[in-house]
Amino acid sequence: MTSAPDTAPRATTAPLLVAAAGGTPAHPPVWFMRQAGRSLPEYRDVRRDVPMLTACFTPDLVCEITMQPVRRHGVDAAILFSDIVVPLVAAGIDVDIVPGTGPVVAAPVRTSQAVAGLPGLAPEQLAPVAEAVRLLRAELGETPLIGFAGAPFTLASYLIEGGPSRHHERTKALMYSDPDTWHALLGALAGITRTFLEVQIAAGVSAVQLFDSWAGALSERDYREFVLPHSSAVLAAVEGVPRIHFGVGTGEFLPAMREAGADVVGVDWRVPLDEAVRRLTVPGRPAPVVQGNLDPAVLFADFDVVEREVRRVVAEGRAAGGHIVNLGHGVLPDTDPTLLTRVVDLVHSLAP
Ligand SMILES: Cc1c2[nH]c(c1CCC(=O)O)Cc1[nH]c(c(CCC(=O)O)c1C)Cc1[nH]c(c(CCC(=O)O)c1C)Cc1[nH]c(c(C)c1CCC(=O)O)C2
Repeated sequence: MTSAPDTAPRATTAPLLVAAAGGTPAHPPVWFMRQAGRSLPEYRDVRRDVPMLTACFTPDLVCEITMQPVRRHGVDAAILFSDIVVPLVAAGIDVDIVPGTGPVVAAPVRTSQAVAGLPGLAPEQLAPVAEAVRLLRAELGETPLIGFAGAPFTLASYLIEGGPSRHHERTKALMYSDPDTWHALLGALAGITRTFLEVQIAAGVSAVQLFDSWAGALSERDYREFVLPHSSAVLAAVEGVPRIHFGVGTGEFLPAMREAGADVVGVDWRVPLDEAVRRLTVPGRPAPVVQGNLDPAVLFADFDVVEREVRRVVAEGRAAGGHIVNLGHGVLPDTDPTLLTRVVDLVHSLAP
């Protein structure tokens, strides 16, 4: 038997949740995108004989891998170990994650017929994900658990291109030449994404992050016309937990990402946080809450550089209504994990 969903009030003194709500936490909260992964030897150990997607559908393994960076670094949040393609796989779409490459789609989706043939996703198909979240709630105590999903645009790019893409040219070609098929595809992906997030929320995650990693390939005008309505539909369906919305290279349209329904806007390293706050400020609305934005490559420099950059990011974040310290994108696989622990300790020693 599975236990009832955790509907008790979340630990509102957790620094991450206080900052997400625009309050002042005891210390600046910090976690890292891709904190569970190849930078950790204990991760490489448990993944040695287990393919990525098998791991994502094995609740005990998901729980163990999600806990590894919490134990090691003392970060202020866990992020569910999973992948943006997990709901596609659960729905029955043939996608694999190829080591060193990323998601690869067996039959790319490029026509209205292919879009019409996409399966839907029922919550029961995500039972192992829900079970992993319940295991984690029991392990984590007061530490928040961040659930996540890929946003419709980023998922569409993988489905249309068939794999990772530098220029997203087939994606944009479909978007420009066949807007009806485009909107049908993004609508279908928004439905799948909603279900993925709803299952995680019902099982007890404390916050969610919508990753629109590749939206920065678009202009603001195209983002607003072709993407924002679908990401809004996803974020509007999220109830009861804070919503973080993140993209890479989206500095030109941060306000649009906030308008999509974000409580916290993720910022990459290209825009200083005080400038991001300036762009996001709307008269008459609460000051924006931001997440970010240490350049992941800075962790390859000498520690005095790392320390200077961490202090700068925390100082620039003070312009915001709240600040969750993070990298500007995921931890790079060759990062020395002992540096991540030192960054956590340094952030915790600073005033919020
Ligand atoms: C674009 C994207 C993907 N997946 C994800 C995104 C959005 C975030 C981002 O922009 O980085 C999201 C994701 N993927 C993974 C997480 C786990 C949680 C975390 O620690 O952040 C999260 C949040 C695990 C993973 N997802 C993947 C790994 C590596 C798999 C391995 O260990 O072999 C991990 C830990 C695989 C994956 N999956 C994807 C890529 C590009 C890759 C890397 C391919 C490679 O370099 O081998 C697609």
